[in-house]
Amino acid sequence: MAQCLGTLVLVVGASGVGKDTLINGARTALAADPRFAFARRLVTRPADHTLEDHVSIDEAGFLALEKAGRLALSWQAHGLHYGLPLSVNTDLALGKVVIANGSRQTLPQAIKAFPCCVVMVIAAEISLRARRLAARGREDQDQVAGSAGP
Ligand SMILES: Nc1ncnc2c1ncn2[C@@H]1O[C@H](COP(=O)(O)OP(=O)(O)O)[C@@H](O)[C@H]1O
Ligand SMILES: O=P(O)(O)OC[C@H]1O[C@H](OP(=O)(O)OP(=O)(O)O)[C@H](O)[C@@H]1O
Repeated sequence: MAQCLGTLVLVVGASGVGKDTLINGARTALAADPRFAFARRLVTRPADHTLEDHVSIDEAGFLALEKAGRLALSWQAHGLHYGLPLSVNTDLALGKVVIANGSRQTLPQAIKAFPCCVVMVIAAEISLRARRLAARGREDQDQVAGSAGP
């Protein structure tokens, strides 16, 4: 369990609701405020800095870091691995508010690991999300259709 004086804000919601857009806006607005830190996730997906400034890593590398205890939190979704870096623990120990894009499916593990966690749920109407996902163009049509649920 992480020792935290700060607060971990996990931004969650269905694909296309605008999590990354909101996080990116907050990062820009709070860039000069040292009380806030934005977690840079490790994801086994090619980098696309226009959407999310994550660390792109291959599966073998990710699994090695996970096995070595070098991730603050990790989970799987969409056939990908996601992780939060250990710097999250440091920032929380320093009393910062740390903002990260999280997973609804793995909230129980996140809350167990970070009792200082608060969850921000973002929602948007299904047809709006479908239009946004199509415009984003990262997923193919089948993946967009698979994201049509809640
Ligand atoms: N409030 C908004 N109005 C219009 N388009 C938006 C809005 N929020 C996000 N988008 C667009 O919708 C797409 C999905 O947003 P994104 O932030 O990547 O969602 P998520 O991270 O929740 O999957 C992106 O192309 C983004 O530019
Ligand atoms: O358990 P769920 O709430 O369904 O979330 C599953 C995953 O989907 C999102 O990833 P990602 O940012 O890659 O996808 P998105 O931008 O399409 O939401 C989110 O950050 C989780 O990693």
